[in-house]
Amino acid sequence: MELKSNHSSPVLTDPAPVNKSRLGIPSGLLPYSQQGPSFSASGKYISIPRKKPGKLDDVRSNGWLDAMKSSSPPRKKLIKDFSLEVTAAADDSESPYCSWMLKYPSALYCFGQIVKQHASNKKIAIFLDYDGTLSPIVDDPDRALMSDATRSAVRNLALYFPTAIISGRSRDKVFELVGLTELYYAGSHGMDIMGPVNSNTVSDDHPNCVKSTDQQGKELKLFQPAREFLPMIDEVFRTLVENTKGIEGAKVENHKFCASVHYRNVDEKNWSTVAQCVHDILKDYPRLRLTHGRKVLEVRPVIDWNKGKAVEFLLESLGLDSSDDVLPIYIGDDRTDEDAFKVLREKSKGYGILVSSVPKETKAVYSLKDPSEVMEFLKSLVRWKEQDEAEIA
Ligand SMILES: O=P(O)(O)OC[C@H]1O[C@H](O[C@H]2O[C@H](CO)[C@@H](O)[C@H](O)[C@H]2O)[C@H](O)[C@@H](O)[C@@H]1O
Repeated sequence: MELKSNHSSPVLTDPAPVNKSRLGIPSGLLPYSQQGPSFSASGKYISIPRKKPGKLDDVRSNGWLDAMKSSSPPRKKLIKDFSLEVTAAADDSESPYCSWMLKYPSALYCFGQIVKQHASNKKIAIFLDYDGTLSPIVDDPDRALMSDATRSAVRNLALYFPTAIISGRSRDKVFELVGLTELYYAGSHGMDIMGPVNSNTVSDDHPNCVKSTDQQGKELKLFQPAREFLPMIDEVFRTLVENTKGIEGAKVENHKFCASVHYRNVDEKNWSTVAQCVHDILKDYPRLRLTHGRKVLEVRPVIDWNKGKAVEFLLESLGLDSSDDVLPIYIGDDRTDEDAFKVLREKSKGYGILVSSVPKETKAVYSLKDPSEVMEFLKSLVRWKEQDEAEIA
């Protein structure tokens, strides 16, 4: 079943027989076969009545609570639980983090190797997550600001390499936080992309891909694969705000194509109540699903689209998808960034760099400890490029 949209009346149709897209956009946007009650036979969006809250047993038995507890755990706890296999034998005196670094070496330490062995004569494209990558994780999502030094490093970076931010936040919000017009932005975990207009890309024919302009009047391409979910997410957001208002510390954000329920500031004894609120909503909206972030539950459309697909989309839009002389580098800290790491790993193209100060299972190749190391890495790339150009001149 393929999802088609003419922007005003979402229509669910049968599968397209052939998938001609290199990006896999037509079939890639397939929702799961279930057709939720939120769409009428004509495909029009309709409201559905709220049900009574379920039992807390729901969220205990389905593992949500465990996932919530292990999301962004305190350093001590994560080290205690750490049970990853490491490729090299680790001395007993080494910390689990050091052992982990043998498998996921520091991108700063390996910088020479990255640029000399892998980047020479290649076009580098940079993809950056925002929270936990460019800005440190803080209690209040509205105060997650990037430093001026990091902003300046990203601005310099974009002078030499095409650079995009791919965030779970809404595109407008992340643009407001980063404030650089030199970049491309993808919000809502890649479901809202403002990318370059390039000659004849397959995505140009997609009904949810339209020409647009940025604040400076520059022509860009706007791709919103989950466009028909807008009213549904809006309704869910409002219901979540209403249903969580009695839970001290809970915060709900509307990211346009997904809604986030934060529990970082909720007493742990109330986490199950937060989880149950989200669980109850999802029962009413089978075309939405849950993903876990760092102390946040995220409700998003059941479409096959994620940060990995957004990287592929942007590479194609930049005209960098088909040649071997391209080195995409993706830097991120969260579970949702794993989709992008996976794409790069599976295509054997470029590198994922995980930002983490604790051992984590990941599909990335390298690691960086925190946003300050990310900034150092970005500055190193700029210095290397400047030297390279000076040598050529
Ligand atoms: O994809 P990202 O750009 O990394 O966005 C992921 C989520 O980031 C924000 O939440 C996280 O950072 C907050 C500020 O440091 C922190 O308080 C929260 O606990 C983290 O989960 C954002 O508020 C979420 O909506 C994003 O999905």
